[in-house]
Amino acid sequence: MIRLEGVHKAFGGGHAALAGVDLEIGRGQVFGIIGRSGAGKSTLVRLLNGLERPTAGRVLIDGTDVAVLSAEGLRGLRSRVGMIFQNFGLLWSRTVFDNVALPLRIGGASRAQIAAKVPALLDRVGLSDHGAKYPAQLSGGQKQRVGIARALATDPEILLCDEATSALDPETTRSILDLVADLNRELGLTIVLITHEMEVVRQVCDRVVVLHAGRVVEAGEVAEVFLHPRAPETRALIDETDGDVQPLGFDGPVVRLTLHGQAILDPVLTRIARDTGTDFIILDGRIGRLKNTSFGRLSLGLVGGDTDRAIAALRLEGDVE
Ligand SMILES: Nc1ncnc2c1ncn2[C@@H]1O[C@H](COP(=O)(O)OP(=O)(O)OP(=O)(O)O)[C@@H](O)[C@H]1O
Repeated sequence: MIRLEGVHKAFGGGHAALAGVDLEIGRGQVFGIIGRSGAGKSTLVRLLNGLERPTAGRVLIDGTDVAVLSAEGLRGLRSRVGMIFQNFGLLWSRTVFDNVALPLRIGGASRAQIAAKVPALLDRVGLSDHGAKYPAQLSGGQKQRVGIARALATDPEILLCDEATSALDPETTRSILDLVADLNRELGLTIVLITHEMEVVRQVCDRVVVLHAGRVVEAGEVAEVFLHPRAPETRALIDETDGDVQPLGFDGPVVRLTLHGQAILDPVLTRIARDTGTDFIILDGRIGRLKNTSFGRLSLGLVGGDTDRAIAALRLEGDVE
C-alpha cells in the first residue's frame, strides 16, 4: 500500500536527511519507524503526506507517486491519510466537538452530517461526554484521543502517528496504543508509527524499520528484530529501554539468555540446574510482552557443575550470548 523506492531527500548544503530509503508497508499492518533524533523520521512523514517531495526516488501510495499529484490530488491523499502528532495539533479556542468537526467542515459536510458523525467519533475514542469542553480542560491522553477522533473524521485508510505518545506517561501511552491497535483490528486501518521509543514498537507493531542517519539499518518483523537485533543501532535502542545488562560484582561466567514464546513458561533454569549441577544467579533481567508473544531477557551468572553443558542446554531453549 505504501512503497518507498530509493528515496533521497536533501535540504541543500549539509548531508541528506534521507539517503536511499526503500521500504514497503502492507495494507492493514501496524508498521513502526524508529530512530534517534535526526535519523530522518519527520522528513519521512512529510514525504508520506506530500508536504515534501523527494530529491530522488519515489513515494508510492497504492501505486500513485505522491510527488506528481496536483493540489486536488494532494487534498484527496490527505483525506486518506489521517495524522496525529506529539503536541496533538488541536485548536485551543475551539471545543472538542469543533476540533473533531473541522475536517468535515473543510470537506463540505452538512450540519446534519456533522451532527451525526462527530458524536460517533467521540464515542469511538471514549470521549462521549467531553464534546463541549475545551482542549485545556483535558488530560494529555484525552487530548490525543481528540486528535485521533479528528484524524478518523475523513474515514482514512492510513493513520500516521508522529511521536504521538512521546509527551505521555507510560500508562497513558499504553491506553493510546491499545486504542490504535483496536482501530487497526476493527477498521483495518494501516498504521504507521514514528517513534524513538523501542517500547512503543514492541507494544503494537507488526513490522519495524530502524532508521539511522537517513538510512534503513534494520528491517523485519518486530519479534525477530527485537529478539535478534543485528545492527548496533538497533541493539542500542533496545538496551536503552531494557537497561544495559551489565551486571556488577560477579566474576564467574556470565551469559545473556533470551527466551520467547512457550519457553517463558517452562522451568528451564531449574531443569538445567538439576541436569548439569550448575546453579544460576539472576544478575539482571526483564520479562515482558511483544505484540503477540512474551519474551524474557536474563543475565545469568553460572556457578559450579558442568558449565559448558549448562550453556549448551541453554542454547537449546533460547539465544545465548
Ligand atoms: N527543512 C529542513 N531544512 C534543513 N535541514 C533539515 C530540514 N528538515 C530536516 N533537516 C535535517 O535533516 C535531518 C533529519 O531530520 P528529521 O527532522 O527528519 O529527523 P528526526 O528523526 O525526525 O529527528 P527529530 O525526532 O529530532 O525530529 C537532520 O539533520 C535535520 O537537521
